[in-house]
Amino acid sequence: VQATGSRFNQPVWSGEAHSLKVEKILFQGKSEYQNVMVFQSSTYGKVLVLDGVIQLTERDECAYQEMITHLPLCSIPNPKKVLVIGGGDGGVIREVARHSSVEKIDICEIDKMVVDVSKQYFPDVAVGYDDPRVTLHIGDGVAYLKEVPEGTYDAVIVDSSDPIGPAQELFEKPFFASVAKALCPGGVVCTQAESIWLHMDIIEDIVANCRQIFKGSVNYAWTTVPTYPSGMIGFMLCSTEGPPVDFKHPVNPIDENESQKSVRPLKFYNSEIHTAAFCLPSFAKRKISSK
Ligand SMILES: NCCCN[C@H]1CC[C@H](N)CC1
Repeated sequence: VQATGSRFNQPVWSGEAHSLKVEKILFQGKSEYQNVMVFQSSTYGKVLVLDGVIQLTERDECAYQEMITHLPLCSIPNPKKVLVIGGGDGGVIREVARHSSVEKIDICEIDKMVVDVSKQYFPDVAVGYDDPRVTLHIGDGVAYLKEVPEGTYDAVIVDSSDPIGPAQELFEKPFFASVAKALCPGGVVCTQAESIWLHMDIIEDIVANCRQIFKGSVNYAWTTVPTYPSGMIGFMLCSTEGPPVDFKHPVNPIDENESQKSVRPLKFYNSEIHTAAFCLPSFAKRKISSK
């Protein structure tokens, strides 16, 4: 499969492609929103593809799901109510459920086919739905947030696909404003924020919008994900006005001994890589100078 990143012929990353060898196609369908495919790869386990773009593979999904979740949740002392926008595969809510302080997990995914396909083909990812604290809302995250009372959540995680297609609105200012309203004072948001190698212009826009809307801290972090374009993906970490949040030094670290003893130990995240995630190469630092 060539992940060319082209939706409706608008290349999200033109001039390059990443290929995985296909052993067998396991599912192909078309939802209301996008083409959905699952295939067995030769070296990365099963792979979920939306409109030709790799969303997750069994082998490296841990890097993305663990980092997008624990970077925000380990940065605040006592997360209780968490909202996930997107993330229909269930990986992020699987990671949120590791935090014993969390009492309520809402997830709003626009495409029910993503949920159903993940439950059928990626049980170790969709296991997140088994947690009794989880409530699944099928619908548009933008509309969902408009109904949320002010200050409802301690953390919001925006696990979106790319800004071409159904997720386009999740990269725009009105959406960030609705997230800020839904967060309590000192609440945090973590959004999928593309690649510094491919999307510096998109990232600069996101940073500028976040700086205007989130009056706490605004930081960019990143991790390696071999099967994402350029082999890495970034995250925007923002906090609202209120108790200061130092994203670079987790106040609520995951108990790594506990994790090692659990049935599903962390595969990627730890406190050192948390801090390291905020270190940027000079070309990016110049453009994303964090507050
Ligand atoms: N829970 C995994 C969702 C995957 N998120 C996105 C997939 C497509 C990538 N280009 C960016 C991240």
